Amino acid sequence: MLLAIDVGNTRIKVAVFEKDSLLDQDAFDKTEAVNRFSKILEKYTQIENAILSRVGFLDETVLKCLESRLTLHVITPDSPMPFYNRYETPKTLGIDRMVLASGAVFQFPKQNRLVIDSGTCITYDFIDADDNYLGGAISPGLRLRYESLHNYTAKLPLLTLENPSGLIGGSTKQSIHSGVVNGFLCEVDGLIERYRQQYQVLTVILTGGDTDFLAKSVKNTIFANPNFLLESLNHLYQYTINK
Ligand SMILES: Nc1ncnc2c1ncn2[C@@H]1O[C@H](COP(=O)(O)OP(=O)(O)OP(=O)(O)O)[C@@H](O)[C@H]1O
Ligand SMILES: CC(C)(CO)[C@@H](O)C(=O)NCCC(=O)O
Ligand SMILES: [K+]
Repeated sequence: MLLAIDVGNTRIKVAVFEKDSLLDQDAFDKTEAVNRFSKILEKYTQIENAILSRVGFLDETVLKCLESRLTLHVITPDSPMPFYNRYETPKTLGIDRMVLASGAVFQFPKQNRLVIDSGTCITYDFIDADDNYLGGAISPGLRLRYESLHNYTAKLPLLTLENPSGLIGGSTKQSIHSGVVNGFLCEVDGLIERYRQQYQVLTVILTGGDTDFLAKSVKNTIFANPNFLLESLNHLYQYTINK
């Protein structure tokens, strides 16, 4: 039994796996980490190993708590990956992006793949049919767009995600929703379209905290799976650590 841990920029997401089956999952704020990890480990006493991918900060006490109870495998830029890394600055590539790319290689072998992770940031990661990881794009996520409009202007209120009533925002609130949400959807649809122009046969995988919202609204056909990163960690563990 394996505990997969994704320390994101905002939240921590975890899943318990028995071979290929996801038995349980949880998502929580970093301040709750020690508490929530203890609960999971009490419930699943058979967990002996954990695999961890970290982009956000994680307190030493949390790491110590995990290490005292199980064998912790932390993914690093030097961990073996199932693709050729052609990024020009491999040392600065986000670990989460590497894990997503490896998941795409394991779950969708030998095809052009674009992984879109819509979380704090939206990341785009492209792996070609010969398993070359070429890079992609980084842009602000939905919540970040709402927050930056509020934080960097004098008059704009902080709103939470809501479907715009239409294209033409007829009030301050509707203008913000239209700009953030319609802009986000046009970005995702537009970028997928541009990748398809370069690579006619393309598999698009969608994941991250905003998966469900996005999957309902994008025009392009995609595989939507909010747990793709956690499942990719499970595959990485099976293929590279527990060989
Ligand atoms: N409980 C929640 N807390 C925060 N964001 C949430 C929550 N539920 C859904 N979301 C949405 O998820 C997005 C954040 O995604 P996610 O939780 O994957 O981010 P994250 O923890 O920072 O991970 P990453 O760093 O991998 O993007 C936000 O844009 C927000 O709209
Ligand atoms: C882009 C984020 C913040 C997304 O979580 C993360 O992947 C990261 O910190 N990346 C480093 C920069 C890069 O990937 O080139
Ligand atoms: K992300």
